[in-house]
Amino acid sequence: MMIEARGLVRTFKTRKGTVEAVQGVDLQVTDGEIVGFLGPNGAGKTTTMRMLATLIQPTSGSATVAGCDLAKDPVGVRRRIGYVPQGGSTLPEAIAGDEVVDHARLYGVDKRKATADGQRLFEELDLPGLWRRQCKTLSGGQRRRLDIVMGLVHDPKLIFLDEPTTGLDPQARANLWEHIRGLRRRGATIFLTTHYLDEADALCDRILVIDHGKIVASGTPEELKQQVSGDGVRLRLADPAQAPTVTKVVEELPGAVEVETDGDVVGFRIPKGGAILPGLLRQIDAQGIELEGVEVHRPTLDDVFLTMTGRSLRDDSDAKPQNETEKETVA
Ligand SMILES: Nc1ncnc2c1ncn2[C@@H]1O[C@H](COP(=O)(O)OP(=O)(O)OP(=O)(O)O)[C@@H](O)[C@H]1O
Repeated sequence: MMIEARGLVRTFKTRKGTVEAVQGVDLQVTDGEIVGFLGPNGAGKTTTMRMLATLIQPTSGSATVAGCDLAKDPVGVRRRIGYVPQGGSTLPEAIAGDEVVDHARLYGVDKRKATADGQRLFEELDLPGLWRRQCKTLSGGQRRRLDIVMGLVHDPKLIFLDEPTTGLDPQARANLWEHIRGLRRRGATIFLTTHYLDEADALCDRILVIDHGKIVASGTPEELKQQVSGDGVRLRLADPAQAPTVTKVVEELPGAVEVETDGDVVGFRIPKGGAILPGLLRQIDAQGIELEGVEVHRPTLDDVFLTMTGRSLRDDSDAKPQNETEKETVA
């Protein structure tokens, strides 16, 4: 087991009172997994990660990280991990390549190897020609990728990435995902936080969802999506006046839930939405009702979050719009 945490709690005393940032988190991460830590702003992701990376001490609880006890051997933990914080850790005036080499040398990597590995990472993360550049002259996305090089250059077996793709354009995100998958292929374990459901879905073997300092769901992306009651179906009617008739037909379908009408659209959830459609469409047609369109959505992780917490992850002010959900369009 690469991470095993039991009952992690962290409170902060502020002038306004006590903030219970993390309220008893148990988590396990197996060797070679990519685990995504998902949750809205202020849920406790960074605080949990900083505890596991030895940067702050838990108020209570215990953990073993990369084979070392967090409380008894924090130096052992630190030596075995890479940690890429949200804001990065490079100095604005420093030269990018020097920062990378110095960082690796702190971990005992010799200068020649640090330079060779750092330059290889610069190529892989699409930073060619920037080795001698001052950090402050890099673009936001380039600086983010430099942060990630710093977290990887000493070849840690466990890598913590705090919102690694925030601020990257779609191509750089996709490139980084590929790189993260490559790290796993080489045996590394990755624990990352993200606001992005599509990222967690595409990249992670397992997802932990945290809200208000507590884990509210965990599982593979598929398992989590199965906890939502079925696929979403939307029927768009040619004539909104016929919505009550269609609603009645839908309500009689076994397993249909959350039946809602909005103007000319009747929406509902049902297991195996694609399979019930042909019969439903025949029934509607037999009543002489014309449809303009039909959509079936597979449940998304946002649906999961909504089901677990009653709130949408997308309510976050700085969350970016989600990519298209898997969608089939019939008719
Ligand atoms: N040093 C601190 N002092 C006081 N409160 C803090 C401190 N660090 C975090 N908090 C509070 O703890 C809670 C959890 O914060 P945390 O940064 O862990 O959330 P997060 O899930 O990482 O959020 P985000 O997605 O915005 O990064 C928040 O209410 C935050 O304001």
